[in-house]
Order: sequence, then structure tokens, then C-alpha cells
Amino acid sequence: MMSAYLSRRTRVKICGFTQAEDAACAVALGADALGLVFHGPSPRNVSVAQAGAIASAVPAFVTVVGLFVDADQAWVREICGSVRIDLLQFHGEESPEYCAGFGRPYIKALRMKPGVDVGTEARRYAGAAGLLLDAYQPGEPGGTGMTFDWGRAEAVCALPLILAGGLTPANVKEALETARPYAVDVSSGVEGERKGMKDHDKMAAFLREVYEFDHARRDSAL
Ligand SMILES: O=C(O)c1ccccc1NCC(=O)[C@H](O)[C@H](O)COP(=O)(O)O
Repeated sequence: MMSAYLSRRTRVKICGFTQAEDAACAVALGADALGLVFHGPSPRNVSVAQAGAIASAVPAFVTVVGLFVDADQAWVREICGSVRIDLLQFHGEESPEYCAGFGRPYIKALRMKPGVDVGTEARRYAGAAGLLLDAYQPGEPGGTGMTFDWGRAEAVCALPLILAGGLTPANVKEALETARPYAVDVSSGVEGERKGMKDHDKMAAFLREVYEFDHARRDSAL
């Protein structure tokens, strides 16, 4: 009988879409989840109309993630009422009570500043569907293109861990080898010249690297 380990594959979320054709490409390449940023100051911020055009073209079984940073609750509700959002992602200082207040599954981002303990935060956000670990850059809430010490993500924790921050096709295998997360999340590392515009070749290369990592690990376990 095949063990859970043998059937294991790394999920991939690509974040920060602003163009429907980039999102369609990510789906065709096999991405598991697409992130839409609802945060005005971000260069990847999308309007309701843009988000609707992207989300409505996403097929069943691919997750549309709505990302917010310390947003007004009414704004989160308004987006959820206007756009298909399957999963919420909170990227600021939101409390567990705030995150749970929308009656939807959510993931909580942790910016890995010194002293942040993944196990402690996992207990705090026990109701989350996953914990996303991102780099800490003062004054920048996310999408920084910066990495952090992936060894800190090896923590034993009851929640699925999503590794983010500065991942690229060139470093994602090493990151997977070190941290062994449930999923990886990438934004800048698959962009071209402009933030929010995804490079289709980079997205393909990123997904290929993850696929190759999973297959090599599975083969070595046989
Ligand atoms: O992408 C943004 O512009 C953004 C703005 C504010 C909060 C979060 C943001 N992105 C969050 C993500 O999910 C990114 O994918 C994650 O931070 C990793 O980004 P990157 O280092 O660029 O791969």
C-alpha cells in the first residue's frame, strides 16, 4: 500500500496576479492556488473589477486566495461578497479573533522577525488552515523578494506550513530540502520587469523545480 509520504506533493501558491492571462497561464502550468492582493499601497493591488475578471476564470479545485493587511472588516466582507474568494490570507498584525471573524478558512502570515517562534504562533492561530512564513523587512508587509533563514521553518507545528519570501526557480529546491514545508508561495521571483506582471517562463521553471524535487524525494523513498 502506498504510504502518505509517497503520495505527498508540495503545493504551490503564486501570489500577486493583476492580469487574467498570467493567472490562466499559472493554472495551465499546475499552480494550486492564486493570490490576489487587496492592499492599496501594494504595486500588486487589484480592484474589484480586476479581481473578478481573474477569479472568475479560475477552474474548480484551484484555490483563489484573497490577501489583506490589517484591513477594515467591512472591506474584507465587501470583497468576499463581490469576488470569488476561497481562502483568506491575513498578512498584517491581525488577531486570531479577527481572522476567524469572517466564517471562511484563512491562513495567517508570520513575518519572521527575530524572536518569532513558529510553534507558539501555531498554537495562537490554531483555527487557521495554515501558517505562511515570510521574510521580515521593516516597513514592508510582504512581496519583498527577501529570504529568511529557512531552518527556522523546520519547526514541529500542528498547522500546514507555507514557505514564502524571496523564493525563485534557482533557490526553491534548496528551500524545500531545508524546510520541507507543506506548500511554497512565490511572487517577485516569478515576475518580469514590473511588479504584478508575471513572467510565464519563470512560473514554468518554478513549478518544474518543485515537481522535480517531489519526484526525486519520492524515488529515493521507494
Ligand atoms: O505582494 C505584495 O505586494 C504584498 C503586499 C502586502 C502584503 C503582502 C504582499 N504579498 C504577500 C505574498 O503572499 C507574497 O507572495 C509573499 O510575501 C512572498 O513574496 P516574495 O518575497 O515577493 O516572493
